[in-house]
Amino acid sequence: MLQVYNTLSRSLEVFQPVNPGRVLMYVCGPTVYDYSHVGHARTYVAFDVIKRYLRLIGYDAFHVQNITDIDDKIINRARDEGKNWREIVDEYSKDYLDALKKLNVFVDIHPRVTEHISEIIDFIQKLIEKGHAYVAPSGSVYFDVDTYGDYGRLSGRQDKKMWSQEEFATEKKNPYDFALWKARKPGEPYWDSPWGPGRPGWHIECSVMSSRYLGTRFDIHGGGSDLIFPHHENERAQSESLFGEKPWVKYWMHTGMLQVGGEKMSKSLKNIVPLKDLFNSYDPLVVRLWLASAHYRTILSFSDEILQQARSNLERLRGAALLVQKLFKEVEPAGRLSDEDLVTLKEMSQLRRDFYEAMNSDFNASAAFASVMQLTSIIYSRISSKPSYTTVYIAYRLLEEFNRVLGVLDDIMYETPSETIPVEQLVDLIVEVRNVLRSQRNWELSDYIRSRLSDLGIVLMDEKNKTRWLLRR
Ligand SMILES: Nc1ncnc2c1ncn2[C@@H]1O[C@H](COP(=O)(O)OP(=O)(O)OP(=O)(O)O)[C@@H](O)[C@H]1O
Ligand SMILES: [Zn+2]
Repeated sequence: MLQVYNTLSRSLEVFQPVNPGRVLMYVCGPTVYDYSHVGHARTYVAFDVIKRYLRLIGYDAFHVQNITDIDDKIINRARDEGKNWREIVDEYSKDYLDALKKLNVFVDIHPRVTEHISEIIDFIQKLIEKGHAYVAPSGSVYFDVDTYGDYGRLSGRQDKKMWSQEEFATEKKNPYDFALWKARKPGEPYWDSPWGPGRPGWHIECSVMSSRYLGTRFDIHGGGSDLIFPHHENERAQSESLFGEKPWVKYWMHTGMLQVGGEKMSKSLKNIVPLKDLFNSYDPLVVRLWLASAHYRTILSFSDEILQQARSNLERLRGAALLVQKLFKEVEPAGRLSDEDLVTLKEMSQLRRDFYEAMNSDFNASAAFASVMQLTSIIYSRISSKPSYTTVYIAYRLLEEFNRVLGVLDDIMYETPSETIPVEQLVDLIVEVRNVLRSQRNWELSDYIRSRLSDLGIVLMDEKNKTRWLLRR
């Protein structure tokens, strides 16, 4: 039975999705105005692990992660660099998508704010009609927080004094109201709206895009714990006010922050380690394994030592997978298992139970990873010293199962060896050997090679000093 910690109730709850068998999840993605950093990766990998585990236990999980492609931070960055804001967005969204791919994180939809402007306007219009939002003299529209009775519960801020929002505009009814639509300022990008030209505020996008792709009630809303207030508090107020659905989101899940020297890794604190730089020193799978083997709610500290530890874990794990793969080619099924093999089988089956138990307990990937490492010990010691068909086969299957969550052994598990063999270089080598034979006037053998390669669809063209080859299509 899967239990999940819900930030809203501050307790563990039994996981029961809105629609049986299907899990709809929305995770707040980046504002693309700078390079993606390790802190971002912490959150993306954590939700990827959660989604993969849900799929492993049979749910059809659907994952939406937005890209905020219009925001003050983007506009300011463009201004500082003397560029168009779209150039900034292009550059950093490419960087983000590239990092996700390298981290083996695949999201189902990456909706962008600027491609949902008409839905955003529609949402705001309906909030105004229902009396939850008001148009200020400037043409900006604000959410009227006093009209939503449950404000502050998600973040545990019961006192209004703790609600003040970043945008201190004198035209707001209350300091804690927040902008849904920001009236155009000179030199800024804008879209037309019923309230005049402007652009969306930050929080509205996630309410709009989640409902477009997941409906007006869904299962998991995630992001880093830095987003609980005001972002998620505001999203919740808007959505519950408009949809009247309670709860709008069944499980609010938040990752613990990644820190450096005791502080959140963040662009504003200028302590970021961009992923693109880190990937020069560490294989992205090392970074992935480190993050995928941590509990998503813990605070993590970034250090070289921790990555070196992850690197050695990855080597050990990949070595174990390669070893069982090799052993499997050598062993034959036997008619009887030894007592030792029976003990090994029992232990592996216990490791499998421990793994699921840990993951069922609020996705405790750190405890689950202990089972993975214990499996590698069994493989390196008992299985490799006395391999038997059954123990090798089951160890391999178990690694494959664990990898569906960890996602660091895909090339070993799923790619056929031809994808890892340098085929082109091999053909070059054969052609080179044939040319040696030709220089020795061994026409018979060199013709034989030409004809055998031709059977494989490889055509040789002898020129004066060299031989070219190409694939017949
Ligand atoms: N240090 C961190 N640790 C864990 N998650 C983080 C960290 N920094 C950002 N995130 C998460 O990554 C996702 C994208 O973040 P976003 O682009 O909004 O960050 P940001 O606020 O622009 O970055 P920064 O804080 O560096 O200025 C969000 O879900 C956010 O909670
Ligand atoms: Zn969001």
